[in-house]
Amino acid sequence: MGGDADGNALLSRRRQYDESDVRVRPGKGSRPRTKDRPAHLDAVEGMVVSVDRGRWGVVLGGDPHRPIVAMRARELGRTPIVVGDRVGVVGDLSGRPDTLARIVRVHDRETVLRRTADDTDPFERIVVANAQRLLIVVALADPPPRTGLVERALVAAYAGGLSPVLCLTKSDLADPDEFTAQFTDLDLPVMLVGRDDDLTELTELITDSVTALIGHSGVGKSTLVNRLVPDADRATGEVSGVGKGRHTSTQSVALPLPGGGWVVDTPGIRSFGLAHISAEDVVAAFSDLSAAVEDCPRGCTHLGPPADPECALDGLDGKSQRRAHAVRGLLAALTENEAW
Ligand SMILES: Nc1nc2c(ncn2[C@@H]2O[C@H](COP(=O)(O)OP(=O)(O)OP(=O)(O)O)[C@@H](O)[C@H]2O)c(=O)[nH]1
Ligand SMILES: [Zn+2]
Repeated sequence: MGGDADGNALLSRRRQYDESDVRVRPGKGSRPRTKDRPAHLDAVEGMVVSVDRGRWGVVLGGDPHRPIVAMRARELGRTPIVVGDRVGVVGDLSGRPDTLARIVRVHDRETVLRRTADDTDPFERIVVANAQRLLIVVALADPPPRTGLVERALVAAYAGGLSPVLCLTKSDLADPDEFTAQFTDLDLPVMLVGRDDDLTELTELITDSVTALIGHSGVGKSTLVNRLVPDADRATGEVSGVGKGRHTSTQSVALPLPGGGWVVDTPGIRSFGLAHISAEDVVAAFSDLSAAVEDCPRGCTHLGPPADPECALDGLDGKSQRRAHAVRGLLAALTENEAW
């Protein structure tokens, strides 16, 4: 269904589901009322793999071999639709050149990697939806690793429900131990993923899931993506054009892994403001800590004395105590802003 480019069929489908069927309140900025939205029972499920100026690249059924280009149905208003979103699409689903389907539904997100331009920017942006993991790509040298950036990425990952993995490139240039020691108490998986390192372990970890990659320019992220997704450059061109014939290198793009699953490259992220994140969001990522903070007084920010003299995190011991200390270190990053 939907693959029928026949004009009449298309027209009748349009008639049936066109946004003009939706009763809207008159006046500027009017939005359809939820109860008046068409049900779109025939919508086909897909995943957003690219976004470019009002056009979304979607793969039907999550199958990289069934790409289409879609617009956002008017009834969705300005609902953000981002890479990784699971959507319902109707209309021309043939995927033929110059065809355009419509996204009529955006499903609830399981995870969100969010950022703001800086810590005071009230507008949060979702970098990628529904990614299970975040690979934080850091070079061990050239450029030297910066703890602050990793901390900020960790905060964003924990708060958004993604499992972070620290991926270290340029392992031929420096020893990782000193840098990684800072993160021991977080139980953060660390992998050496330099040019000459074996990627089997990483590949096994990420196959069949959706994994976002983030990293500062020059760390070797492209080198890594190209090893994970042979032909990544071509794939990027194919999915990021989304029908407009132009590649914008500043947008996130999902690339299919050969063994199944997706990596989402996130180029052009220059800042990683965390304005929208609370201590509670980060603590929630650790089961031992989130259980403990149930005993905190109301309004506790979990930073410990002097701000929070009765924080329950101070009553922990052993491994949880060390973890609480490490998480508080991350929370301190919330109060600073550093360009990514
Ligand atoms: N010594 C060493 N150099 C590497 C390694 N991986 C990548 N490089 C080099 O580091 C430079 C940057 O690599 P890219 O893969 O282009 O880095 P990137 O992070 O994608 O950077 P942008 O393209 O600027 O976003 C290149 O000159 C690579 O050859 C590595 O494991 N060891
Ligand atoms: Zn507390």
